Amino acid sequence: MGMWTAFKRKSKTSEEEIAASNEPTLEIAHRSITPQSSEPLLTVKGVERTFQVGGQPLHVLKGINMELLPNQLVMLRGRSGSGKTTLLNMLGGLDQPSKGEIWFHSLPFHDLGDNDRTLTRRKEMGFIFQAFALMPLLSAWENVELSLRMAGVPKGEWKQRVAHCLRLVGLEKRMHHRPFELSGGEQQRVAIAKAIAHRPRLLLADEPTAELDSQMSAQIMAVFQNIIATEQVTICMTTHDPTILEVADHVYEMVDGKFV
Ligand SMILES: Nc1ncnc2c1ncn2[C@@H]1O[C@H](COP(=O)(O)OP(=O)(O)OP(=O)(O)O)[C@@H](O)[C@H]1O
Repeated sequence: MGMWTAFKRKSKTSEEEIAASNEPTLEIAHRSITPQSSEPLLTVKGVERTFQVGGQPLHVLKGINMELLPNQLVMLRGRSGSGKTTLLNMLGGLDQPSKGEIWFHSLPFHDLGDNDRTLTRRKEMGFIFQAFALMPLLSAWENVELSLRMAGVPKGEWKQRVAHCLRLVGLEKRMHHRPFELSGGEQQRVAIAKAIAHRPRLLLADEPTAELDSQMSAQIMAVFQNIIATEQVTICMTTHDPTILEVADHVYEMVDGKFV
C-alpha cells in the first residue's frame, strides 16, 4: 500500500498545477493522440524503477515490457508489494523510470519534463483511485462538471457531456446526490464518470473494486466494458481480485517487479 499515498498525492498535485495554469504553453498541448486501431496506445520497453531507501537501492520494477492497445481492458495482477502501483504511476506519467522507455503513442514519457507530462495527462488520461476521488460537498453532477472545468472543456459542452457520462455509468437517477448519499458502488461510478468526462484515451485505475462486494465489483466491470465499447478508451487497472480477471482482454501477472 506504500505507493498508494504517492499515487493519490501526486495526482492531486497535478490537479492543483492544472488549476493554477490553464495556459497550454508548450507545443505538446496542441498535439493530439490519434492512434490507428492496430497501433499501441502505450508501449513500455525494459522499464526499471529503483528507489533509494536508507542509502540502499531498492529495485521495485525489474525490466517491464508491455503494450496497451486501443479499446482494451488490461489488468495488472499481483500480490501486495509486487510493484503494480509503481508501474501504474509510470504509465500515467506521475513518475519516471530509472531505466527504459515509456511511449504514450508517439510521446516519449520517459524523456518529457513534468509540464509536458502534466499537459498530456490533463488531455488524454483519466484516473480512478480507491478513495478520495470525489469532492464530498459537491453532487455527482457537480463532481463530473468539475473535471470538465479542470480539463478546459468549453462551458457550453458541459451539460450534455455530464448527463451523458452519468447515464453511461447508470446514475441518471442519482445525479444530484452528494457522495455521502450514495452507496460505495455508486460513488465509484461517479468517480468513473468524472474520470472519462474529458474523453481521455487512457483510463488508469488502481484497485477500483477493492472496497466493493462481488456484486458491485461485477457492476463496475460491466460499466468498464460499456465505456470501452462506446467511448474509444483503453482501461488499465490493478487488481487483487481473481474473480474479475475473466473480463480482461489481457492480464499481466506481476511477481516481484517482473511479469511472469
Ligand atoms: N517512493 C518509494 N520509495 C521507496 N520504496 C517504495 C516507494 N514506492 C514504492 N516503494 C516500494 O515498492 C514496492 C512496491 O510497491 P507498490 O505500491 O508498487 O506495490 P503494489 O503491488 O501496488 O502493492 P499493493 O497491492 O499493496 O498496493 C513496495 O515494497 C514499496 O514499499
